[in-house]
Amino acid sequence: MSEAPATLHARISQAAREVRATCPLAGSITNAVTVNLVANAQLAAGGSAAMVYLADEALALTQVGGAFYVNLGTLLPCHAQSIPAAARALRDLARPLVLDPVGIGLGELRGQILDELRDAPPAIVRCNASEAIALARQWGLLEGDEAQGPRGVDAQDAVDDARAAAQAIARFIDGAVAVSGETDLVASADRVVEVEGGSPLMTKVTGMGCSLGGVAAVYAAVTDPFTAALAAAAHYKVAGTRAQRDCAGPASFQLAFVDALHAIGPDELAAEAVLRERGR
Ligand SMILES: Nc1ncnc2c1ncn2[C@@H]1O[C@H](COP(=O)(O)OP(=O)(O)O)[C@@H](O)[C@H]1O
Ligand SMILES: Cc1ncsc1CCOP(=O)(O)O
Ligand SMILES: [Mg+2]
Repeated sequence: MSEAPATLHARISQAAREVRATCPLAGSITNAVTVNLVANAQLAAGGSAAMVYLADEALALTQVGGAFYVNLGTLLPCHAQSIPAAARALRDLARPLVLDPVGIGLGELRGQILDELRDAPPAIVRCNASEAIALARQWGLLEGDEAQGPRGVDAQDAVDDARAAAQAIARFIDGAVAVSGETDLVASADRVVEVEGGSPLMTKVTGMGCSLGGVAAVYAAVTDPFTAALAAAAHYKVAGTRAQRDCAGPASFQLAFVDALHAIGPDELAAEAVLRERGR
């Protein structure tokens, strides 16, 4: 990992160049609904993908990958072991974990696993606004009623309303939080940046958020958590803006989107990324 350049755009293009040059592996435990899109997006962005369910396979992947992605979307009994085991192994290896707490609040197992991840925390949390607020409450970082959490997997809150939650989580994990929506917000302990672009059609394709987490893990293998979260968010926004021009609806949007992720080079990504610094 080379030293990060000063400007945000330069950091993004350097991260994209490193991904393209090294094809980093980011292993995943992710949900059954969107696993194929996660892997395809990771490959299109320039990385390498491998998905597992079982604890011993997850542990093996944490050893060989540059980063690891955990998404809580469709939990199975084996995840009660495999996810905390992977998180602890990554903590001990000082290798980045990216977490998508999708479906937080549904049932008991998600809550149990998230309690365990409090002690082996991710470097990046990638989520929508409602998930950020619910996670901050669950980890005791924000006042509020835990029972008033998300309904299902889609956001009911505005990204702006999740800003305090995102910053609280970023400080707690000493990493980055990427909250997605019409405008994305990427927070570190001391910085908040908004990322503009994308398409409303991104809400009509399942797995856009999940696959963004997988791509953030690819970037996290080559750069610091904040730059990785920002590069992935910008890559998605630029690809979404482009894909909208070439599609007839959600199905052809998904195809055009993966093509765009692949086609966008590091310089184009930096040139087309629309970023707004909102505080340090
Ligand atoms: N209304 C929108 N306009 C533009 N981009 C959007 C919009 N809603 C979501 N996106 C983009 O879609 C991707 C997934 O975000 P989101 O739908 O919020 O995640 P999730 O599927 O986890 O709820 C992100 O890249 C985000 O920026
Ligand atoms: C529909 C659904 N149900 C459980 S996980 C999942 C996928 C959610 O994907 P995303 O959060 O990326 O839209
Ligand atoms: Mg989601």
